[in-house]
Amino acid sequence: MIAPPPLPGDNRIGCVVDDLADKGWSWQPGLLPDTLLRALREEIETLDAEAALAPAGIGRDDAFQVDRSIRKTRITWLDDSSDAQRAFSAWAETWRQALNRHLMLGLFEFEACFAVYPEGGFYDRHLDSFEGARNRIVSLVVYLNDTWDAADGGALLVWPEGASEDAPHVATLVPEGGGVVMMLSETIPHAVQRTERLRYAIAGWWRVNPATDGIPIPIS
Ligand SMILES: O=C(O)CCC(=O)C(=O)O
Ligand SMILES: [Fe+2]
Repeated sequence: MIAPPPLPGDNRIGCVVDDLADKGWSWQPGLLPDTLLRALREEIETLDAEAALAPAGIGRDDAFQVDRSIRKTRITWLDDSSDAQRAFSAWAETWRQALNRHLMLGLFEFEACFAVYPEGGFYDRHLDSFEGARNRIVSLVVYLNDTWDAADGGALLVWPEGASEDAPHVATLVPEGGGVVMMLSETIPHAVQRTERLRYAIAGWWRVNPATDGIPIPIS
C-alpha cells in the first residue's frame, strides 16, 4: 500500500488546479483511494486473464488502426458494469465537477479504458486530442500496479506545451499504484517508455459537449 505523500494542506484539488493552469499537467502520487485501487486492480487482472482486452488502435473511428510501431497496449472500455467501475466513475465525477468549478472548462462527459501494457509495451509521443476535433480536453491516467520500480521501465514522459519533437522531456513519472496524472489533452505531449513488466492503468478523457450546429446535446 502506498501512503499518499503529504501535500501542502493536503489540498489536492488546489494543487491539480494550479498545475493545470500553470503548466498543463499534474502528477499526484497516491491520489486514488486504496479501496478503489485494489478493486480496479482485481478487475483489470481478471479482464486481462480472460483476454477481454483488445489491441489498441490510434486515431478516430474511420482512421482507427492497430499500429504496433507507435503503440503496444491492450485496452477495454469501461462501461459501469461492476461496483469497482461505478465507484471509479463516481470518483472521476467529483474531479470533473472540481475542474469545472475552478477552471471553467465546461467538461461534459467522460470516457475511459483499462489499459494493459505487456512486457515490451510502449506508447510513442503523442497528444490525446485528435486534430480537427475539440473532443478530449483533460486526460486522466490512473496507475493500478501494486508496486513499481524505476527499473521496471514504463515511465510516462511529459513535454511542455509546444515542445518540438527533439526537445527534452520535463518529467519522468514512475507509474506507482494509486498515482494519478491529469493533463490538457490538446497541448501536452507525452509518451510511455518501454515497460519491462506488465503495466496496469486506466486512461480516461473528459470531453466538452459535442454540440453540432451550436445546439448542445441535453443531459439525459
Ligand atoms: O499510461 C500512461 O501513462 C499514459 C497512456 C496514454 O498516454 C494514453 O492512453 O493516451
Ligand atoms: Fe496519451
